[in-house]
Amino acid sequence: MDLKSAKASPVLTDPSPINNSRLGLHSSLLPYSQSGLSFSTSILSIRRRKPGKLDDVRSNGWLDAMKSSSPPRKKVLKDFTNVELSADDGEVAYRSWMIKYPSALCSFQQIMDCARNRKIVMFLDYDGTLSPIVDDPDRAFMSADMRSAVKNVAIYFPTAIISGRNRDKVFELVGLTELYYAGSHGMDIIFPAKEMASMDRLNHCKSTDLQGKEVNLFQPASEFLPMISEVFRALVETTKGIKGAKVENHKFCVSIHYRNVDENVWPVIAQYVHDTLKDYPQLRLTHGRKVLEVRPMIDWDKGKAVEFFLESLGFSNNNDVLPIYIGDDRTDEDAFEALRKGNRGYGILVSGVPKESNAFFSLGDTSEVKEFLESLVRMKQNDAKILES
Ligand SMILES: O=P(O)(O)OC[C@H]1O[C@H](O[C@H]2O[C@H](CO)[C@@H](O)[C@H](O)[C@H]2O)[C@H](O)[C@@H](O)[C@@H]1O
Repeated sequence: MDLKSAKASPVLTDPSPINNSRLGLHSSLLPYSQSGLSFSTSILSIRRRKPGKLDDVRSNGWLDAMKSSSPPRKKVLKDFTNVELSADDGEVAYRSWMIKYPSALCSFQQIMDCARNRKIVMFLDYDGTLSPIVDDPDRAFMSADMRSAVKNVAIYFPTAIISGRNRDKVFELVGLTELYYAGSHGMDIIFPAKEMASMDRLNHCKSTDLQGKEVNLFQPASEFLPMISEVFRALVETTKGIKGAKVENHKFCVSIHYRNVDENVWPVIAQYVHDTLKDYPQLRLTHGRKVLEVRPMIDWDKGKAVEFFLESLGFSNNNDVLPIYIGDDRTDEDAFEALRKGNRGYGILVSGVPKESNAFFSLGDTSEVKEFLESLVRMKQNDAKILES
């Protein structure tokens, strides 16, 4: 595995940054133009203001991205071909899409053939992968069956959850101590100190987990903590008059949900976020499923988190490992891409509608994810029985 880019993460280098000294970042490590900009300490008071020109979010593509995020299954499939399709045409389009992204269930044997003599490492996203998408993010619970499937998978394979959510929140929702966890799209990683194969990281710090075990925390965006809290408060304030809007603080990123906001008001919510970001040039916006996500402009994402876990588990440059990542969202594409590069492993996209992806395989919904995980466990149990007999 090429961890050069991971090693050149914001926190690992730069003894003498110029413009980003408060962040400890060298400007070359920031993927977007940062020159002349510094941490916006002056924005201490939270301003409530009218949104700027709504044309901003129309012309920068945000609105289109918002409209195309999370399309319901088997509705008119406009985004896929740019032609309005009927539901039947939609089925045809879905089936032809599945030729490119075959079902991981139907391709199970093929995946297992590839895993022969290799150790599978499982990576799982949370929302839309382990729990179905629901209107209220606080009620996105996983089923008891899914929890048991994940728990069983973790008995046989190292398993990590990589979520956009706050790490504590995703741990609370999953509730399994057998797993590794990363929150804030991989910017908040907790790893048992005893198991850490590689300590070659400047920016991990020691801590203890809720069970009192010694852990290492890897938080490449730690310097952004005050800025993210400030932006969270600003966005709560500016969007508080918008019915259905919800802002979540995930520690190193902020989510602004518009799933329950009237579609006519989406330009307003987008413009508020756009206006706020103008004051914070070190932050960037990404799109999720009916959610706008504000995060630090650092070279770190779910793909980097996957590489971090593999290295920490002692599996870097190891051809005997087959990482599999299951996710449903645009932010999971970074992880799919990391695995696709150099044929490291397989990305599996959870989607009921055709979507372009860096994944190799697909699963239709969370129940198929459960089935896939159960199949992995069954396969291991059968192998064990054969060895015993
Ligand atoms: O990386 P993930 O674990 O998939 O987290 C991504 C976002 O998931 C949550 O929002 C999404 O799921 C909600 C519950 O089903 C749904 O209401 C929302 O519309 C989805 O975007 C979470 O609330 C976000 O903060 C995460 O970034």
